[in-house]
Amino acid sequence: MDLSSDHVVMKLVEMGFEKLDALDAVKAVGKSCDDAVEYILKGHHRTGGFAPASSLCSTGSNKILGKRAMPPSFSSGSKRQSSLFDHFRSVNQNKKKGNTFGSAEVDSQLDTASDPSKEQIKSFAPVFLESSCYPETELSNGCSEASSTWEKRVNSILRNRFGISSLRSFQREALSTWVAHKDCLVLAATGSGKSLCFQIPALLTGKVVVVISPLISLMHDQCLKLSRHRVSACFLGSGQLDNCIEEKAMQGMYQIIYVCPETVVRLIKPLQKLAKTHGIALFAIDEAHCVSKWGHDFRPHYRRLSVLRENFCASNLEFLEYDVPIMALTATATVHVQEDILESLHLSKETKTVLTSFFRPNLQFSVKHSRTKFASSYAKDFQNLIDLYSEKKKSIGKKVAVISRESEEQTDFGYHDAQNIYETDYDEDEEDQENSLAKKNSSNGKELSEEYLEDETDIFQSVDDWDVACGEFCAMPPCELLDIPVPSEKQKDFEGLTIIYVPTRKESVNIAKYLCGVGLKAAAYNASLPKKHLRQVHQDFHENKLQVVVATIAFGMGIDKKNVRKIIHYGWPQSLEAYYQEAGRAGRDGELAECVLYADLSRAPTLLPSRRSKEQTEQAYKMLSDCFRYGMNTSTCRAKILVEYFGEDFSSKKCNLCDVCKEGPPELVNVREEANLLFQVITAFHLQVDNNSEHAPYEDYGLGNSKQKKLSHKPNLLFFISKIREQCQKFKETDCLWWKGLARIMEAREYIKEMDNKDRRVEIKFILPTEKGKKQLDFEDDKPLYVYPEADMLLSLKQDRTYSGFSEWRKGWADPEIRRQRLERRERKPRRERKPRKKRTRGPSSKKLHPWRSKE
Ligand SMILES: Nc1ncnc2c1ncn2[C@@H]1O[C@H](COP(=O)(O)OP(=O)(O)OP(=O)(O)O)[C@@H](O)[C@H]1O
Ligand SMILES: [Mg+2]
Repeated sequence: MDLSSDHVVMKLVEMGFEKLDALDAVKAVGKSCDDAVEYILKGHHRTGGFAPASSLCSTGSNKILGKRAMPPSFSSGSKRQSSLFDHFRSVNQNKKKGNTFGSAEVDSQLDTASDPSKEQIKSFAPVFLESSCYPETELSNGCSEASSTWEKRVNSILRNRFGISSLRSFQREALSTWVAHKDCLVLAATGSGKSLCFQIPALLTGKVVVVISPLISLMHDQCLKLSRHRVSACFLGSGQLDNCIEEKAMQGMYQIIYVCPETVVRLIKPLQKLAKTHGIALFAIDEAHCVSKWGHDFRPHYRRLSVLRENFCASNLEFLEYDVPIMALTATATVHVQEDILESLHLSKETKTVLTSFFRPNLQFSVKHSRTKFASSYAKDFQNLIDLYSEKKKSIGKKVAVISRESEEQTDFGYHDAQNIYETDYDEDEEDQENSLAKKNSSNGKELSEEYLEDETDIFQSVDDWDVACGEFCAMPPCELLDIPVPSEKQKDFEGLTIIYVPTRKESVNIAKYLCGVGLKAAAYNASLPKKHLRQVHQDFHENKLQVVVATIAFGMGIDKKNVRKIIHYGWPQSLEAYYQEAGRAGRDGELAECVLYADLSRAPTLLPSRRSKEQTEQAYKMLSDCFRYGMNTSTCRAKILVEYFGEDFSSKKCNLCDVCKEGPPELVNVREEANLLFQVITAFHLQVDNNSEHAPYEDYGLGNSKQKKLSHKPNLLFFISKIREQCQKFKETDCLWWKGLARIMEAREYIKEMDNKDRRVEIKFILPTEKGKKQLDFEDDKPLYVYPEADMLLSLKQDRTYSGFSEWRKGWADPEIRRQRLERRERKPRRERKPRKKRTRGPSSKKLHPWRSKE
């Protein structure tokens, strides 16, 4: 295979496909990546000749710009078993079927975008409803009569255009701030209707609203919706733009301009001209959490948006009577992030913060334990989903049973025995766990570089997430609207949609493949898949042609689809912000929806690789750690944890829907004895280190060689656990997970703390006793210390295992007979393959391998 074929194979592997499949595909179709993807997705087993996509369609995706969206035709969903290929069709195929989506189809009336005559430009002119244009002076004169008048106008627009009866109170507040020409930060729950806050000003004033938005897919969805509400709009991404659309936008031909942050910075001068000639009613910065380095979805270009405040104020532009107001909106900003947004955007001092509850009362949160990294878990974890959607339960049941048998053999609940303690936890610190993903994901046995790893996950969403760079949507006249078949989202035989979020691209493909294999209509979505495929998945998702989308974070922000009934997170999210943002896609019709997090509760999550500064890394660990604690929680309402995370006082106390509210907390357990013991072992060790000569502690603990000395000088939790097991018969059998959970609780109560003040850990590792701990635990006391055991502690109770003390276990290897027996046992019992240990290197060469750390 030559170099370029290799390159295609590499690309396919990056997309998440198996190497064997990739090799196969390249052999079959040659070096075209698109054809190879199609070949794999289509499935090798299919009969009939394979027709490469490149032979079917032109790939000139930018040609399809500037077209008006037509209503998608709703399909009730065919009964045949779907395959991934079903969601990977060429644009030409769509055209043949008359299936138009977004700007993909040419509306004959408007297919003149490349050469607009004046008449044509006229036809694009904003269709302001006579009654909805409202003189700004009247809007802002501040008297209550006028404010009630503008509200009446708004209500009439809402009814006539959007079919909505009235404003929500936070929308009213945001709009009255805009009417008063003030900047505003809107913090409101996902699905609460933030978009209306910036759409209404365009309809009220006849001026243009400029919306800064982070993704093409999001801009496209909103433009398409607006056109159905008879509002003209366009979107400008950052790729190769159609100059004609940009020019028309700068001439005020659209009521709303969606633009990505990269592009708006370039358009400052034309926008100033637009403000003079036509008027700009508002700059809206949607998904404003992207501004903050402390948020979950930082986008460096968002930080440059401070130019808006600087360039559109009355002191700079003499034709302006007031500053053009800026409205920043988000559903997922902690207090820290809120402050950062205000500061970074240089918003005026009078900026009003409109804050509503982040609580989503119809979302039902739960957490379940699963070894999500293993394909063998799919059958068990997705059985409910399969039952929900499947009509051929019996035949699917057979397939699933086969997978279940395999999974039984492979099941490994990940409890640590003494060997694991020594081999895993002593030698590998958490920074190295970051890299363990490389080892796990190494499909060809070779260790992969971290550069590759960054490609394995979608850390940041790219603005150009689709194969179109810009597009325009004319306001649909009412007569055309009547012809739109409205997708019935409450169809009896339709159970709503599910989105499964996974951490890596590979998992998105694998799970989608698995679900297709058992008869579901599922599709994968990750940033490395062909953009044409991604657009098709969006379309099918919006037209209810799919049941499940299996996605990385590349699919999510802002998606407004009423009937998403289930959000499954399969693997730890990286933060609660990301989790809540993604969960917020569910239940946007106000009906009950489920948000389940499947995660390996026996292991702390690791940070996915990405380039971060030192500060960002610490923040990322903090966020991950909060997320881990959310998963471990067994006693506090989950909705309460989530909204309080964003700084809200959760007045309802309980949601009455989440697993904790429904099942109740576990029984309180008195852990006085264990807590005292652990604390005393820790204190005793530190006393010895403080008081004695250098060598004493090691000798006392019977540790000889220099490596162990080094380790024991800074002993981690597992070392103390092994000491307890050695010295205290009663707790010999107590599982490591139990102690880990207890240590976490003790840390939360400030009885112990991390020794080196490192925030870079998800769990406490090197422990120091605190003064508070000394007061509470450093003496024999019968006073009970009741705690709710957390998820890992409960998990440990289900496990029936025996433990020998750490030292005993070590000593065992020295005895030839014990050694022989152990080796024999190992050979009999097939274990998961262990990769040969690589000697850890530090210094310049290891730096080279860790590009995301090099900035630290
Ligand atoms: N006043 C209202 N009354 C009833 N429905 C409304 C109202 N305002 C907005 N909606 C509906 O709420 C839905 C969600 O709106 P939108 O997409 O603006 O949410 P959002 O707050 O931007 O959410 P996200 O943070 O997830 O982007 C829309 O379908 C919209 O029609
Ligand atoms: Mg939104």
